[in-house]
Amino acid sequence: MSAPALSARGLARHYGGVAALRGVDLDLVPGEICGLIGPNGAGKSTLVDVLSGRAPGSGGSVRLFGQDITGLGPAARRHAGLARSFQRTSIFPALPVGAQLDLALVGPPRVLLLDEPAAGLTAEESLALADRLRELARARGVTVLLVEHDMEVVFRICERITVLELGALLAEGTPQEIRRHPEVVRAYLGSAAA
Ligand SMILES: Nc1ncnc2c1ncn2[C@@H]1O[C@H](COP(=O)(O)OP(=O)(O)OP(=O)(O)O)[C@@H](O)[C@H]1O
Repeated sequence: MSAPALSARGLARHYGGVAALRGVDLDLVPGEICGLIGPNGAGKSTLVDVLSGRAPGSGGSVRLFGQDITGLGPAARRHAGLARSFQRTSIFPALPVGAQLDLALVGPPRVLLLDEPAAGLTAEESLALADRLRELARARGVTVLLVEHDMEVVFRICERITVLELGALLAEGTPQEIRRHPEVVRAYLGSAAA
Protein backbone atom coordinates (compact mmCIF):
# COMPACT_ATOMS: atom_id res chain seq x y z
CA MET A 1 0.00 0.00 0.00
CA SER A 2 1.34 3.46 -0.87
CA ALA A 3 2.07 5.89 1.96
CA PRO A 4 -0.66 8.37 2.85
CA ALA A 5 -0.14 11.80 1.28
CA LEU A 6 -0.26 13.32 4.75
CA SER A 7 -0.34 11.40 7.97
CA ALA A 8 -0.62 12.77 11.51
CA ARG A 9 -0.39 10.83 14.73
CA GLY A 10 -1.29 12.04 18.20
CA LEU A 11 -1.22 15.75 17.39
CA ALA A 12 -1.68 17.94 20.46
CA ARG A 13 -1.67 21.70 20.98
CA HIS A 14 -2.43 23.80 24.04
CA TYR A 15 -3.16 27.51 24.36
CA GLY A 16 -2.41 28.07 28.01
CA GLY A 17 -4.91 25.88 29.79
CA VAL A 18 -6.99 25.23 26.67
CA ALA A 19 -6.34 21.91 24.93
CA ALA A 20 -7.13 22.86 21.31
CA LEU A 21 -5.97 19.46 19.97
CA ARG A 22 -6.04 16.31 22.06
CA GLY A 23 -4.12 13.59 20.23
CA VAL A 24 -5.56 13.80 16.70
CA ASP A 25 -4.76 11.15 14.05
CA LEU A 26 -5.36 11.91 10.37
CA ASP A 27 -4.52 10.14 7.09
CA LEU A 28 -5.08 11.70 3.67
CA VAL A 29 -5.28 9.27 0.75
CA PRO A 30 -3.22 10.54 -2.21
CA GLY A 31 -5.40 12.50 -4.62
CA GLU A 32 -8.46 12.82 -2.39
CA ILE A 33 -10.34 15.88 -1.22
CA CYS A 34 -10.98 15.32 2.47
CA GLY A 35 -13.30 17.65 4.38
CA LEU A 36 -12.50 18.77 7.92
CA ILE A 37 -15.60 19.98 9.72
CA GLY A 38 -16.82 20.63 13.25
CA PRO A 39 -18.31 23.30 15.48
CA ASN A 40 -16.64 26.65 16.17
CA GLY A 41 -13.63 26.13 18.40
CA ALA A 42 -13.34 22.40 17.55
CA GLY A 43 -9.68 22.84 16.60
CA LYS A 44 -9.83 22.83 12.80
CA SER A 45 -7.67 25.92 12.23
CA THR A 46 -5.31 24.78 14.97
CA LEU A 47 -4.93 21.43 13.21
CA VAL A 48 -4.12 23.22 9.93
CA ASP A 49 -1.64 25.45 11.79
CA VAL A 50 0.13 22.45 13.33
CA LEU A 51 0.11 20.43 10.09
CA SER A 52 1.56 23.35 8.13
CA GLY A 53 4.21 24.06 10.76
CA ARG A 54 2.88 27.54 11.53
CA ALA A 55 2.19 26.56 15.15
CA PRO A 56 4.28 24.08 17.10
CA GLY A 57 2.47 21.01 18.32
CA SER A 58 2.89 19.97 21.92
CA GLY A 59 2.97 16.33 20.88
CA GLY A 60 2.60 14.00 17.93
CA SER A 61 4.14 13.57 14.49
CA VAL A 62 3.45 14.48 10.85
CA ARG A 63 4.55 12.63 7.73
CA LEU A 64 4.32 13.80 4.10
CA PHE A 65 4.33 10.86 1.69
CA GLY A 66 6.16 8.88 4.35
CA GLN A 67 8.78 11.56 5.11
CA ASP A 68 8.83 12.68 8.74
CA ILE A 69 8.37 16.47 8.61
CA THR A 70 7.56 16.97 12.30
CA GLY A 71 10.70 18.97 12.97
CA LEU A 72 10.39 21.20 9.88
CA GLY A 73 9.18 24.82 9.85
CA PRO A 74 6.53 26.14 7.45
CA ALA A 75 8.96 27.13 4.68
CA ALA A 76 10.64 23.72 4.65
CA ARG A 77 7.23 21.99 4.67
CA ARG A 78 6.16 24.18 1.75
CA HIS A 79 9.35 23.26 -0.05
CA ALA A 80 8.56 19.58 0.55
CA GLY A 81 5.17 20.07 -1.12
CA LEU A 82 2.77 20.97 1.70
CA ALA A 83 0.98 24.30 1.22
CA ARG A 84 -1.86 26.08 3.00
CA SER A 85 -4.22 28.99 2.68
CA PHE A 86 -5.40 31.20 5.52
CA GLN A 87 -8.90 31.62 6.91
CA ARG A 88 -10.76 34.59 5.44
CA THR A 89 -7.72 35.60 3.45
CA SER A 90 -7.55 35.60 -0.27
CA ILE A 91 -4.07 36.84 -1.04
CA PHE A 92 -4.98 38.01 -4.54
CA PRO A 93 -8.77 38.06 -4.50
CA ALA A 94 -9.04 39.15 -8.13
CA LEU A 95 -7.12 36.14 -9.43
CA PRO A 96 -8.89 32.91 -10.38
CA VAL A 97 -8.29 30.06 -7.97
CA GLY A 98 -6.01 28.23 -10.45
CA ALA A 99 -3.69 31.20 -10.70
CA GLN A 100 -3.68 31.49 -6.90
CA LEU A 101 -2.63 27.87 -6.62
CA ASP A 102 0.31 28.52 -8.92
CA LEU A 103 1.40 32.03 -7.86
CA ALA A 104 0.42 32.65 -4.27
CA LEU A 105 1.41 29.24 -3.30
CA VAL A 106 4.76 29.30 -5.12
CA GLY A 107 4.34 26.42 -7.54
CA PRO A 108 1.82 23.60 -7.40
CA PRO A 109 1.82 21.80 -4.05
CA ARG A 110 1.37 18.06 -3.56
CA VAL A 111 -0.83 18.52 -0.50
CA LEU A 112 -2.95 21.60 0.04
CA LEU A 113 -4.57 22.67 3.32
CA LEU A 114 -7.45 25.09 2.69
CA ASP A 115 -8.94 26.99 5.63
CA GLU A 116 -12.46 28.16 4.77
CA PRO A 117 -11.88 29.16 1.15
CA ALA A 118 -15.61 29.85 0.66
CA ALA A 119 -15.94 32.26 3.61
CA GLY A 120 -17.52 35.51 2.46
CA LEU A 121 -18.62 34.17 -0.92
CA THR A 122 -22.22 33.99 -2.11
CA ALA A 123 -23.81 30.54 -2.42
CA GLU A 124 -23.35 30.64 -6.17
CA GLU A 125 -19.70 31.72 -5.92
CA SER A 126 -19.03 29.01 -3.33
CA LEU A 127 -20.30 26.26 -5.60
CA ALA A 128 -18.30 27.63 -8.54
CA LEU A 129 -15.20 27.67 -6.33
CA ALA A 130 -15.90 24.10 -5.22
CA ASP A 131 -16.19 22.86 -8.79
CA ARG A 132 -13.01 24.67 -9.83
CA LEU A 133 -11.17 23.27 -6.85
CA ARG A 134 -12.26 19.74 -7.70
CA GLU A 135 -11.16 20.16 -11.34
CA LEU A 136 -7.79 21.54 -10.33
CA ALA A 137 -7.15 18.91 -7.67
CA ARG A 138 -7.96 16.15 -10.17
CA ALA A 139 -6.00 17.68 -13.03
CA ARG A 140 -2.89 18.24 -10.92
CA GLY A 141 -3.17 15.24 -8.64
CA VAL A 142 -3.19 17.46 -5.56
CA THR A 143 -4.40 16.04 -2.26
CA VAL A 144 -6.64 18.51 -0.40
CA LEU A 145 -7.71 18.93 3.22
CA LEU A 146 -10.65 21.33 3.13
CA VAL A 147 -11.79 23.15 6.28
CA GLU A 148 -15.19 24.58 5.49
CA HIS A 149 -18.44 25.51 7.24
CA ASP A 150 -20.40 25.56 3.97
CA MET A 151 -21.81 22.03 3.96
CA GLU A 152 -23.03 22.33 0.36
CA VAL A 153 -19.41 22.80 -0.68
CA VAL A 154 -18.17 19.98 1.55
CA PHE A 155 -20.80 17.45 0.50
CA ARG A 156 -20.35 18.42 -3.17
CA ILE A 157 -16.64 17.74 -3.53
CA CYS A 158 -15.28 15.76 -0.56
CA GLU A 159 -14.75 12.03 -0.94
CA ARG A 160 -14.24 11.64 2.79
CA ILE A 161 -14.95 13.80 5.82
CA THR A 162 -13.26 14.03 9.22
CA VAL A 163 -15.15 15.63 12.10
CA LEU A 164 -13.52 17.30 15.10
CA GLU A 165 -15.20 18.27 18.34
CA LEU A 166 -13.43 19.80 21.35
CA GLY A 167 -10.02 19.06 19.86
CA ALA A 168 -10.64 15.36 19.26
CA LEU A 169 -11.79 13.19 16.38
CA LEU A 170 -15.56 12.70 16.57
CA ALA A 171 -16.11 10.74 13.36
CA GLU A 172 -14.78 10.05 9.89
CA GLY A 173 -16.38 8.54 6.81
CA THR A 174 -17.93 9.17 3.45
CA PRO A 175 -20.28 12.14 3.03
CA GLN A 176 -23.21 9.71 3.17
CA GLU A 177 -21.97 8.21 6.45
CA ILE A 178 -21.23 11.60 8.01
CA ARG A 179 -24.56 13.10 6.95
CA ARG A 180 -26.45 10.53 8.99
CA HIS A 181 -23.95 9.98 11.81
CA PRO A 182 -26.00 10.66 14.96
CA GLU A 183 -23.12 12.21 16.92
CA VAL A 184 -22.18 14.50 14.03
CA VAL A 185 -25.78 15.57 13.54
CA ARG A 186 -26.00 16.32 17.27
CA ALA A 187 -22.70 18.17 17.54
CA TYR A 188 -22.68 20.08 14.30
CA LEU A 189 -24.86 19.34 11.32
CA GLY A 190 -28.30 19.64 12.90
CA SER A 191 -30.83 20.43 10.21
CA ALA A 192 -28.10 20.77 7.53
CA ALA A 193 -28.00 16.95 7.41
CA ALA A 194 -31.54 16.66 6.11
N1 LIG B 1 -4.35 32.16 19.71
C1 LIG B 1 -5.14 31.54 20.57
N2 LIG B 1 -5.06 31.77 21.89
C2 LIG B 1 -5.82 31.13 22.79
N3 LIG B 1 -6.75 30.19 22.44
C3 LIG B 1 -6.90 29.93 21.15
C4 LIG B 1 -6.11 30.58 20.14
N4 LIG B 1 -6.48 30.09 18.91
C5 LIG B 1 -7.45 29.19 19.17
N5 LIG B 1 -7.69 29.09 20.49
C6 LIG B 1 -8.67 28.19 21.12
O1 LIG B 1 -8.41 26.88 20.65
C7 LIG B 1 -9.62 26.19 20.39
C8 LIG B 1 -9.66 25.75 18.93
O2 LIG B 1 -9.74 26.92 18.11
P1 LIG B 1 -9.70 26.83 16.52
O3 LIG B 1 -9.65 28.23 15.99
O4 LIG B 1 -8.63 25.90 16.09
O5 LIG B 1 -11.12 26.18 16.20
P2 LIG B 1 -11.87 26.05 14.79
O6 LIG B 1 -12.47 24.69 14.76
O7 LIG B 1 -10.98 26.43 13.67
O8 LIG B 1 -13.02 27.15 14.96
P3 LIG B 1 -13.77 28.04 13.85
O9 LIG B 1 -14.69 27.10 13.09
O10 LIG B 1 -14.54 29.04 14.66
O11 LIG B 1 -12.73 28.68 12.96
C9 LIG B 1 -10.74 27.14 20.79
O12 LIG B 1 -11.11 26.86 22.12
C10 LIG B 1 -10.09 28.50 20.68
O13 LIG B 1 -10.71 29.43 21.56
